[in-house]
Amino acid sequence: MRQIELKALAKINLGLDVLGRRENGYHDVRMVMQSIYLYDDVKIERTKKPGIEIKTNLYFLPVGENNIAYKAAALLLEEFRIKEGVIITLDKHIPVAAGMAGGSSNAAAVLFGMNRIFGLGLSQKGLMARGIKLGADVPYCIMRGTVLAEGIGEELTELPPMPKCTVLIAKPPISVSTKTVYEALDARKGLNHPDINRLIEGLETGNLPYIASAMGNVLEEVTIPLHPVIEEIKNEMKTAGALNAMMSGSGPTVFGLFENKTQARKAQEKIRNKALAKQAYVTNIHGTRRI
Ligand SMILES: C[C@](O)(CO)[C@H](O)COP(=O)(O)OP(=O)(O)OC[C@H]1O[C@@H](n2ccc(N)nc2=O)[C@H](O)[C@@H]1O
Ligand SMILES: Nc1ncnc2c1ncn2[C@@H]1O[C@H](COP(=O)(O)OP(=O)(O)OP(=O)(O)O)[C@@H](O)[C@H]1O
Repeated sequence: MRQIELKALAKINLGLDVLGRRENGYHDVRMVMQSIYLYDDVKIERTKKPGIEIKTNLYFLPVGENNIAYKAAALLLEEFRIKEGVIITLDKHIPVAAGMAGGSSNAAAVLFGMNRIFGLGLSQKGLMARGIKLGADVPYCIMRGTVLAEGIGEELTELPPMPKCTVLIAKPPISVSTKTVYEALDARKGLNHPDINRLIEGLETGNLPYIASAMGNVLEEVTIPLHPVIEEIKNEMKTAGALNAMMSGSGPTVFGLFENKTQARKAQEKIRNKALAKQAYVTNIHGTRRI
């Protein structure tokens, strides 16, 4: 096989709780992750010429070793002493630095794809063990679907699938550093922790309104006071009929869950018209785990 084309899916966090901080600065988390049908197209071509070439439609992304897709390719080329090279084309649609694991899912696709085209024989577990070296969200991006993530995000347990619904994504035009958000959380007292067990109960019974009511993200307590537009977007979505709306990951992207697609489209239009977020997309829960 000389080349492979993959869809690198974005994620949302239906629930995100932080339990504590480790010596190395990373945090123990308890999160419910969900893939959505918003993706980057990732093409990997095997070349006789050694080296890694990254091509992307976004001029502002690094194309050298600072691109996480480059790091993923370098890791496998080195470990398996591969003498050939790769050209990786990233056609990006997932908002960048958004809390949607855009980079992590590109890295996951590169690990998965190179394992195939070079016949490395790695299992999913083997790919995930390499993924965690690149970032906390990468193992999940290899697994996909509805998943409980613990540890620093790499201890993964499959959950019953999220019931189908419409998802509205809106990313306000601000950048948030994941590291800064986690660090700022350490200084906070009296945090309002979400009830992740309740969320899991909702998934077990397949009750969408119950799931929506149990959503919660402790990182909102840091990011929203810094960027009140996040709260404004949440309110627009709820007013328009969302079952619930919440920030994903460390932000600033907000997602809303809707039973009614027309309501989601109306909210999208309003959010765009009010210039709260230009990047606003109506999409769905992604039902399969296939990468
Ligand atoms: C916010 C989430 O996206 C939720 O899914 C993840 O927890 C973050 O995952 P990620 O961006 O893949 O994280 P990494 O690239 O590994 O780490 C970025 C930074 O976030 C902080 N970080 C990340 C994960 C974690 N469990 N604890 C942390 O404190 C660390 O300061 C780290 O330097
Ligand atoms: N392939 C890539 N796609 C997107 N960003 C990348 C990529 N490689 C490196 N980056 C850099 O990584 C930073 C974070 O981007 P990314 O979109 O992965 O963040 P994120 O959505 O917050 O991810 P997460 O939810 O995993 O924290 C950006 O500033 C970007 O310059």
